[in-house]
Amino acid sequence: MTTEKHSKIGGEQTLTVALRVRPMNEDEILMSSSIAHKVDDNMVILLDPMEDPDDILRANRSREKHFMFDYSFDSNSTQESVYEATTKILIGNVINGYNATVFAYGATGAGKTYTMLGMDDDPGIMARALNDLFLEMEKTSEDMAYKVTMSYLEIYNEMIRDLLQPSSGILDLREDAKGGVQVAGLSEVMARSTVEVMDVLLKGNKQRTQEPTSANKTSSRSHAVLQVTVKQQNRVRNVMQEVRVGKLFLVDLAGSERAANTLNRGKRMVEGAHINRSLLALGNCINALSDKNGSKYVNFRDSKLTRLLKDALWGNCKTVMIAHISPASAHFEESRNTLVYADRAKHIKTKVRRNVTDVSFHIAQYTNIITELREEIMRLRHRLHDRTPVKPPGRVNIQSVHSEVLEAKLNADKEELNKLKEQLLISFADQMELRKSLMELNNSSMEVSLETNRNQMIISEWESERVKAVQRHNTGDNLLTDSEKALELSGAGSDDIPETEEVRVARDELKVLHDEKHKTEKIRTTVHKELDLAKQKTRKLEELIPQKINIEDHREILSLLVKVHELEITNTEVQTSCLLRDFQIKKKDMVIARHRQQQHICDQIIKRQRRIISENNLPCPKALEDLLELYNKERDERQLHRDDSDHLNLDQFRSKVPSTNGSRLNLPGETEPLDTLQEESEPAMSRKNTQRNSRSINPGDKLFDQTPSSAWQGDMEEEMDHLQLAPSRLSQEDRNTILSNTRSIVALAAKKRSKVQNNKLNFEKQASDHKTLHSSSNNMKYSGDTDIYLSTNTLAKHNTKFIEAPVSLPSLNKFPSEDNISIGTKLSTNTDSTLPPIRQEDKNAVPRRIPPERDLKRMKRSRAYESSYQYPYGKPVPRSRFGFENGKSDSSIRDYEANTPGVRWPSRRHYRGQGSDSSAVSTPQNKNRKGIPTIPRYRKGDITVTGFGLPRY
Ligand SMILES: Nc1ncnc2c1ncn2[C@@H]1O[C@H](COP(=O)(O)OP(=O)(O)OP(=O)(O)O)[C@@H](O)[C@H]1O
Repeated sequence: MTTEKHSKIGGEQTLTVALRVRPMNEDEILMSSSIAHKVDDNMVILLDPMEDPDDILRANRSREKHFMFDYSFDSNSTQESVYEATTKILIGNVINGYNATVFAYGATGAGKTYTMLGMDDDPGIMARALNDLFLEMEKTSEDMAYKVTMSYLEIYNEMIRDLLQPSSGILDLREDAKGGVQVAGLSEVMARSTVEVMDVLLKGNKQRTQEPTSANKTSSRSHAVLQVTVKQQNRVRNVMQEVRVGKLFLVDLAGSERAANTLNRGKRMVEGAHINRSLLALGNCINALSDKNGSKYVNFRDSKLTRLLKDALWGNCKTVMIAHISPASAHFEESRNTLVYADRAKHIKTKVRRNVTDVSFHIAQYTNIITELREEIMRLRHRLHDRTPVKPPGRVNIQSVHSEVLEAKLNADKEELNKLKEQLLISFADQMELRKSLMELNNSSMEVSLETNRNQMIISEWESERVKAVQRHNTGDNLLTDSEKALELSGAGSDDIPETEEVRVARDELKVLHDEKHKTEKIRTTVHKELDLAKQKTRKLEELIPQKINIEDHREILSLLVKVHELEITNTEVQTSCLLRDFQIKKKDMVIARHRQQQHICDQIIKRQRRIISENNLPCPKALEDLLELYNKERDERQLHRDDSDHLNLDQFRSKVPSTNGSRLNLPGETEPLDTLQEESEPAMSRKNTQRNSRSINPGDKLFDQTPSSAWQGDMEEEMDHLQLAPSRLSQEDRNTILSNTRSIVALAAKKRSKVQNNKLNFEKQASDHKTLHSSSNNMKYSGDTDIYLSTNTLAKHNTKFIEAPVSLPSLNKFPSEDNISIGTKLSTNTDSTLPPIRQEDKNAVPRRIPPERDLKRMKRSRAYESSYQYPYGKPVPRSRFGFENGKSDSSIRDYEANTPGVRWPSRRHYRGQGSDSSAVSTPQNKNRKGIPTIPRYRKGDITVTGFGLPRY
């Protein structure tokens, strides 16, 4: 019966209402029960989940609500069956000039879009209807001429947008003279085939506002209206020509939603409010239209949706409403509302009539008609002649059409992808090129800066030398360094000292570097600007990706491309920062070089001042002496520290900072470029300091001609070399121990020497008193002084012997190496076997490296005395006398002891250094138990140091 009613066209028609119950989704299956069931093709029942079946008071009330519709569908119904039952029948009517509307109604997520649009592999009503439309037209195309146009719009937040031409903006609704509603400015696209129609449809859907909500991941946030207009005309022109215009409206409404349930906020909530308002207006219209008395006022003006659907609900239109519900108990309220509205809509009546226009022609137009008719005859004759078999109108498979459309879409997407990819690659390449140029510019400006520094240093060094030379000229100082002499020779002393070639070149280079710097800056600004533009261009292209590319894989390709580019940028940034670090290191080296240069100058000043003080016998305040001592100490320690850290730190640094160009990083004192740099930045100093190795210090640059510690250090290094022990392998602590021990030795020696001088004076006196002693130098008698402590006299004698002894000491000008310290020790113990160990009290004597002024004077006097002294006891005993050098030792000692009454040779234990205080003396040759060379530990009072002079002031 319903099919009959549905197929009947023309006259008063009631709305055809179908209900579709979608299948439950996974969440609903887990959380809810099914409450909507299709009973038969027309009946649906809805259970109220809230009503308690055990409630006695409501025992007579049924929990079930029955609803009757023209058609009912459930989860087993296919897209095709829904289409065939609800829409297919309308297609013929539309071709014949009737208006028809199919609209999907229901709560959000109930399945409206699924029914209207469907899926790629299972198209919905829209695609199927359009396909059938063309198939139907094909059937009568021999006699009839058709013109199909399409428009597609959406009502989003009460604004009308053209989905086929989104650039048109917001469109207005207008009413024509006959009360018909028109959308002003809506584009109409001609379609000649199903493929074209589908293409237009896909294009429009892409523009439709669809957002994920808590209720539906692909929620349509707008009402979409697809309008297809079919104009039909007989191919054979008559004087009275009939033109039929049928319109098919396919409407996918947005779903009503309960704000409390959807949890939508912000933009989604505003959209929801608009959707609900327009659906409420539709509901009101349905209410009014379904009133049995027909007395209610129907307000179509409440929303744009109702104004658009006015004809569909009330006017000349065959209308089908497909209501959708979810069977889940969680959506009971929404489903019940939909069912109630759908039930009311059944009573809405429309008056359907054919839209025909009769065109009567004037005589003037007959000639044209005749010409057209002749043309038509010719066309038909040609067809007959060619015997071209006319393709029988067959049924085209909607799925193959759809896949054809999809393929076309894929190809179009591929084309876009290639275009965009090419543009992106060009833009990336441009950007990288600019970044590289920028890096090169940075590099060259760093080079310029370093070169500028270097040249400035050459000039400033020369300036300071010039000032010194001028001053010296004025004061008549002749103690000049080579370069200073060169300056002197070249006319120093006057203000117009000619510049050296090096300085001239430096000045010229500075000018060129200055220009270079400005040029580089200018280019850098330009490159920066270009880079900004390139970045903008790339950004715009990246923004185009989601707009132009629809296929996920293609988007992925482009986003990977972008990522690669970003990684390349990061790489260049890392390279730039490495370069910058290199530069900073070089700059710091420059600063260090400058400091060294300054220190060198300070040393020169101090050295000369000392010379002036000593030569003129000027009194030097103690505070100044102390300061000098402190200065020396600091200087020595710094030198030691630098030796160590030069190697350690730079090795560590090299391992941390990667080289930017793959080559070894330039490290000062180690690799060529920084050596060169250092040499360049320290021209005066470095060139002088090229002895032995980079750590050695030229004696000419020393504060004193022979500073004990540094001279000793030189020897120490020699010693180490001899032992094949690299000095750098000593730890800092060991070095400090050696240094402090050496100082103690030096200080102790100074003290003892001064003591010796005093004793000498006493001894002189004694010598004159005891002439007998002078005559028997081989038979030394020590006046029974056999206690274990040294008397003043014996100590004096002992020391005098060593001071003047012509033994093969390493060198008097040389400072003690460990070896000559030990030699000295041996001598002190061996040569004068009668001497007991040095007084214990001496150990506690506080050593003074720099003797006070009065000591200095006394020492001078002593030196004068020493040189005139005639060895009162004869020549000192030769070193080899006791065979210590060749290992004869014990028996010789015993013989000697026996022959020399009262004389006891210090026990071997002492000599070997095993237990007594003197045992602490060891040499680098001595090794500890593990065979590792020990660091000598000297203690105050252990030894008598000989073989070196006091520092000369
Ligand atoms: N008959 C059906 N068979 C299988 N899946 C369906 C069916 N109906 C709906 N669905 C699925 O349910 C989900 C919601 O459907 P759809 O988007 O069509 O709802 P809607 O009513 O259009 O929602 P909204 O109003 O929020 O746009 C989709 O994932 C859809 O694939």
